[in-house]
Amino acid sequence: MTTGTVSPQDGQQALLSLRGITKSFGAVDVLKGIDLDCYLGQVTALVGDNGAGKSTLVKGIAGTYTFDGGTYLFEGREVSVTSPKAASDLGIEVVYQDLALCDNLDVVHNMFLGREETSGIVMDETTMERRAQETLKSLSVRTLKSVRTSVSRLSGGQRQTVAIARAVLWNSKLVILDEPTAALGVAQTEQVLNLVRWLADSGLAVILISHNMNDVKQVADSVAALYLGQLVATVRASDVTTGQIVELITTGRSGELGLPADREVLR
Ligand SMILES: Nc1ncnc2c1ncn2[C@@H]1O[C@H](COP(=O)(O)OP(=O)(O)OP(=O)(O)O)[C@@H](O)[C@H]1O
Repeated sequence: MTTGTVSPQDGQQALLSLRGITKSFGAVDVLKGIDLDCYLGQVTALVGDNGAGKSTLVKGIAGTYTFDGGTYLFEGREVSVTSPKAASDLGIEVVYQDLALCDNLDVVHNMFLGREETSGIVMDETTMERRAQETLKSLSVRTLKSVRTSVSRLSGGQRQTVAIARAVLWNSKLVILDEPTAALGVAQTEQVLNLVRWLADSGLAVILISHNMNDVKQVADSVAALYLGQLVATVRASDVTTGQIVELITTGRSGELGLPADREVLR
């Protein structure tokens, strides 16, 4: 068994590299010097107990929050991501748990929500429909009968699929998924996990926030464990058992992995 950290594969440059990231809310230090690397073609599972700092880290990556300190590198360049638009412009999209879909709109309009294609001053329905269909096809999504179906008629798994398709419609490079299977049954979970794997296999970098260790073991390449605002380990998913990930999440260390007991950030 290997210990501690995952090194870059074949000298591949990380798409996203965070170094020494800090964030406080008032007197509370929520992120205490996070180092994280995410690679194209890989699913990085971000795990941690409630309150460990996962959402805060992701919101900082996505420009909803601005980090207080540290370095944010994207494609090897230091960048300043101070708004969601700045993150989108880099190719970073987040699918939050609430999905933010409009029930009264169809799949096409949900996928283009706020970024509608126009021809003059009218919406270009034909182009939007074609692009929506192409994107769903590229994701091998076959469970949607029509892109003109209202999302209110879709199952939980189909809604998740539409939200993910919306995220990849914009030449995304990094897609962040916040608990995508939390509300799903067994079959739909399987479908969504297949889609998550597919995103990475088609060349995107994926960050998957999850409390479900089976999901993590099934689709993740690496596991980044947060404990009380510190990233205590980044390990290859195939190198750890579910029990060891749980130990990292709940205690910030794993004796068997040879991680230090003082919970220092490894790297
Ligand atoms: N806007 C805020 N103001 C003050 N404290 C906050 C704010 N957002 C988060 N926190 C605190 O930061 C800590 C980390 O919260 P965060 O939501 O990032 O954790 P999490 O790992 O995503 O948890 P969960 O799994 O429950 O979603 C918590 O102690 C939380 O109370």
